Amino acid sequence: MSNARADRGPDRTDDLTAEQQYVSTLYDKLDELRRDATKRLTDTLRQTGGTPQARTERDISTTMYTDKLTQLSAVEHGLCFGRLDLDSDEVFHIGRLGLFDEEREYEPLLIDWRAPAARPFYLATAAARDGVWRRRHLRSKWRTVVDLEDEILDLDAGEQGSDLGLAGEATLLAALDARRTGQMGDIVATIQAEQDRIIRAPMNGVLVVQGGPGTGKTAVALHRAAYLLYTYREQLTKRGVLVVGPNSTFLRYIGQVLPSLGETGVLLSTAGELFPGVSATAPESAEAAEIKGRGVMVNVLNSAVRDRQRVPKEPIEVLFDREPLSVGKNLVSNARSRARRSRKPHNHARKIFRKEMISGLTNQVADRLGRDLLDRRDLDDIGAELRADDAVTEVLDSLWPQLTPQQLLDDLLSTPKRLTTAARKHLTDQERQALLRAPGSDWTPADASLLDELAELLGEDDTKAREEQARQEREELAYAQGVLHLMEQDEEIADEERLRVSDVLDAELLAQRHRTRSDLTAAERAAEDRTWTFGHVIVDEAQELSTMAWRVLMRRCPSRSMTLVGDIAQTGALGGAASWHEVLSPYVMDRWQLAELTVNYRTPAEIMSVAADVLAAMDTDLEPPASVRTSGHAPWTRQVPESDLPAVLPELVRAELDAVDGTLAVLLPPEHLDEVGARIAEQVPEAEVGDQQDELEARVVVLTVDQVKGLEFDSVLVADPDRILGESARGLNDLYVALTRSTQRLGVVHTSGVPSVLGGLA
Ligand SMILES: Nc1ncnc2c1ncn2[C@@H]1O[C@H](COP(=O)(O)OP(=O)(O)OP(=O)(O)O)[C@@H](O)[C@H]1O
Repeated sequence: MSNARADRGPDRTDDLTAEQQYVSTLYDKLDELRRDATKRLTDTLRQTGGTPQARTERDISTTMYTDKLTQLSAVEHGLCFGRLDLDSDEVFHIGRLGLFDEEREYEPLLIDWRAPAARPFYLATAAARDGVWRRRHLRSKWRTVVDLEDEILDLDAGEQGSDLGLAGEATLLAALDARRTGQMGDIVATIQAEQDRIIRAPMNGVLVVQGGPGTGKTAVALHRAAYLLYTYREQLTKRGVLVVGPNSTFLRYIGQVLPSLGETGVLLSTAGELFPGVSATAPESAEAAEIKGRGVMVNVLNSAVRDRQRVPKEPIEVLFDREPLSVGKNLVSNARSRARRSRKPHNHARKIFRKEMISGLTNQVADRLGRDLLDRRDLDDIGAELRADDAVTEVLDSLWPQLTPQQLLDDLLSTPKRLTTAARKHLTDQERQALLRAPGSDWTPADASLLDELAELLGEDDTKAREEQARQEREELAYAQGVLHLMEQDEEIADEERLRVSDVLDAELLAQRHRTRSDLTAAERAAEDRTWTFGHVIVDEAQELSTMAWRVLMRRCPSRSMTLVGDIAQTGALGGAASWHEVLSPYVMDRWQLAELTVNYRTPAEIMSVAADVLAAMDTDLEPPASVRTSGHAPWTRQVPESDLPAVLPELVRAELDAVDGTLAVLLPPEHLDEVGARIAEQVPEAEVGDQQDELEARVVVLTVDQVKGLEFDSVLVADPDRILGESARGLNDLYVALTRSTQRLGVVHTSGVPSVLGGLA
């Protein structure tokens, strides 16, 4: 904090010099903190041996100092980006983390952007100054301050900014005009007021953020995660924050934002990745995915589970002690009813079924041997023998098997008879046909929600895992005790050297036993645990999720502390949302808040006016977001016969690359992806096709609309819009998404005239 009024002078160079001096002292402070954290970490790592408790404490310290160092390196760029001058003559510098002067009673040197004191930097206006008379935006390159922008919040000074009420407009536009890199960046320096209100909204309850393309929904969602982790640190570090995105390309695109804000304890995942141990990425038809996402699948799965709890039509004979036992309809039916009445999941209720069956069969054996001759102990022995008998076990397992979600779903989707039995009442013949596939097929994203639902219906049987863990622990303990015992018998036990060796051995083993994986963050533990519940869940492109996927997410967040961001007009999935009310009412009735974002920071006005026609064709009541800027490039069109697309598109891509300084996306209907994509990749060395690990680093990327959700590029080439429109019932939504991905330029390559919905282009 420093004195302000003296800085009010108009000399820009002096101002820059003064700011540079201040910012340099901040970097000195940052370096000092880094040196300190490095030293502490090295000291900790140097220590060895000690008691199990000391080791655990060391693990915790190591994690703490490593996190600290990660956080301190994350804030290197743009450490300080703003300054507030208050009427009280105080000055606050705002930056990516809080820094304090220990020698002056911890006076703040830099205020963390998330702290309450930084709020006016984002919210103060001339009409509501909140004690601020000047807001200054600093632009830096590495550690050098290169520019500054002042806003005098004084009604007499005239209204600042545009009609959209933007803060720090020049700084904002400079950020928006910068060419894209394939990785989303953070926006801490230029968060706008409508975004800030969402980022800092209270954590509890469900907040829906609805906004058109480019309104910063993703950016806001990620900054909200960082804000919540800062404000509710203790609560959220324990339970973690989950951010769900539509596909892995999108997750790679946003992957750097939170680390750049110094936050690493967040699990980023697609809905399909939430079932641990299963990679659910195989493609499937939109129709099959839609059917699997329907709420009625709960009934289908329920029936499929019940179908595995069988009653034999004819008695089954099983030899026990060389005499036949009869496993008849009544016996099984009674046992099944009892087990079902327990309302426990299938694998847990199986124990009840087995108990009832063993008791029934024990009675049969007892009757055969003469019940009067047997006492309680004899009956228990017969029961134990029946339980251990292979033939009996085989019959019982066939009537009520132990099942995993994977087994059951694979069987269900690859056995027409099973699917018909389970789904006859809920799906048509044609729909069932669309679900059938070969046994052992790879899992698709829509399968993941079904597996999760089945895990609930079946219940996990962890008896074996628990027995195994207990056995390991016993072995480790026995080994340690054995080693110590041998040493005690040894004459050399008195030797101090040997004693220390035994100490270390014992400590090692005990430490292993006591290790509760303190080295893992909540996010890492959550990723491995299907039943983990999160402190807060953020869903991006939330309009795309199916009813079944929502059920999974709601199970992961029983507290319903959630932020859901999306745009109903961009819904592409056939089973996606048509309204937020429809999605949320089964879980929270109408107890959710709606916040709207209205300004488009991505798409220039020239392109947005074309996209607005498509939006109007969807629903005349939908308002397009207002673009912050123009690019000066009118969208262009070109007619190319469909059969010539493979030959001509590579040429058009090359021409467009000459015209744009930055990245280019070619958006194709899925049918063209293989052939046209391959030709582009052949002829344009900078191009990558489809959902690759490294496509975002490429200057040109060829994608379908489904794959481009949430992404942005400097130039976009949309090919065969007629096909995109005709492809699904959501064709207009898909075209709207495609058109709004560009930050600068747009080209539309059509095959038989510009579609009427793109009238503005003709
Ligand atoms: N306040 C801001 N300052 C600087 N850049 C911003 C700001 N808000 C948004 N942006 C930028 O605008 C672009 C669009 O933001 P984002 O991707 O979050 O929008 P979106 O609403 O999720 O879009 P869509 O629904 O189309 O995927 C991004 O490049 C983002 O960094």
